[in-house]
Amino acid sequence: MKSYFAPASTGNFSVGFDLLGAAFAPKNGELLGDELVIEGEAAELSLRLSGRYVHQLPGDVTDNLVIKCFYAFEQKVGKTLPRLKLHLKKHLPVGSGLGSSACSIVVACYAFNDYFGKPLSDFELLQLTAVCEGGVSGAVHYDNVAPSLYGGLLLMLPESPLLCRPLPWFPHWQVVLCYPGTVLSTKAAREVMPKELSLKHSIRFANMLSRFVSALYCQDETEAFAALQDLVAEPARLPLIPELTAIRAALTAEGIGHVGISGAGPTLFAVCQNDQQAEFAAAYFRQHYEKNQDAMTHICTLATVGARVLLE
Ligand SMILES: Nc1ncnc2c1ncn2[C@@H]1O[C@H](COP(=O)(O)OP(=O)(O)OP(=O)(O)O)[C@@H](O)[C@H]1O
Ligand SMILES: N[C@@H](CCO)C(=O)O
Repeated sequence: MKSYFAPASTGNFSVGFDLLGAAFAPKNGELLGDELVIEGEAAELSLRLSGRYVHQLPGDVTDNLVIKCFYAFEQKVGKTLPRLKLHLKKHLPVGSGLGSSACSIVVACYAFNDYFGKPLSDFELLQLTAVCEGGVSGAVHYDNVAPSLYGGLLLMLPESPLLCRPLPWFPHWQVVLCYPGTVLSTKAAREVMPKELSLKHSIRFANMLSRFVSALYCQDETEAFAALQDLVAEPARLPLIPELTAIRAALTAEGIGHVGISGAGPTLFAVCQNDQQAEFAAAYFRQHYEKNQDAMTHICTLATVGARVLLE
């Protein structure tokens, strides 16, 4: 028996639609991500499901991404593989903006590659996870699969053979993530996006992203916060998450530098500079944004390690 884990991730990080993504881990040491156990080999491929968010998964296990990934992995490797007895512990809510589908895809592809002796390179593994993720959201985007696979804050380079590169981070930053407990499908949240941007808007978008990246390299925190503006997705998605305006006003009034939409939402994230801000943001989110028993709020730091073996 061998167990694998992949962390939650925030796509876009506000300023980089489809181009920035970060993996996060709760400060208290809890595991925020999906776990896949390979229990052994069997005549038939099987998948057992458990975990806090198991009720949000498709009823038919053949529709589960883990099963789809097994066949996609087998096709990519190009030979028939032994069938496995699998157990997915679904700890991330589906349609949450925490990269839930990406997390299951990454933990599954990483686990199969490890179990079968690493027939795929890291690069091929990332390509495979992006294709599987594209099948869910309707478009190939790397900003959840790449951080979940590698950890860290990453800049996607989809037109470069590198595909992505790690970026510097502010080591004292804490990110508070709040999932309200309601589901918003990535596909639906992509359908409201504008089909085109004007030249003026494209230049402002490129400017904010390059300003943020340059601020990270220079470790200029004032510039980094000034550049953390979502000029692309937020205007289109705000009607789907109208609470953002009031929450941002309340948290920024306390000196918190940024509040944005995690991935396609509805999870919101707040970037905090110290414990006091992080605790204030978490308490505020719990009181004003959590909507039901599925909701959760975590104070996180950057997860510097992505997919990994949990138990040999
Ligand atoms: N193991 C799985 N984990 C998550 N979603 C799954 C899984 N298996 C199948 N699905 C299906 O994949 C779809 C995932 O939807 P979606 O991409 O909107 O979620 P998400 O990944 O949480 O969103 P986001 O990328 O914004 O965080 C749903 O239709 C869900 O039923
Ligand atoms: N970049 C993707 C992330 C989805 O979590 C989007 O915003 O649609």
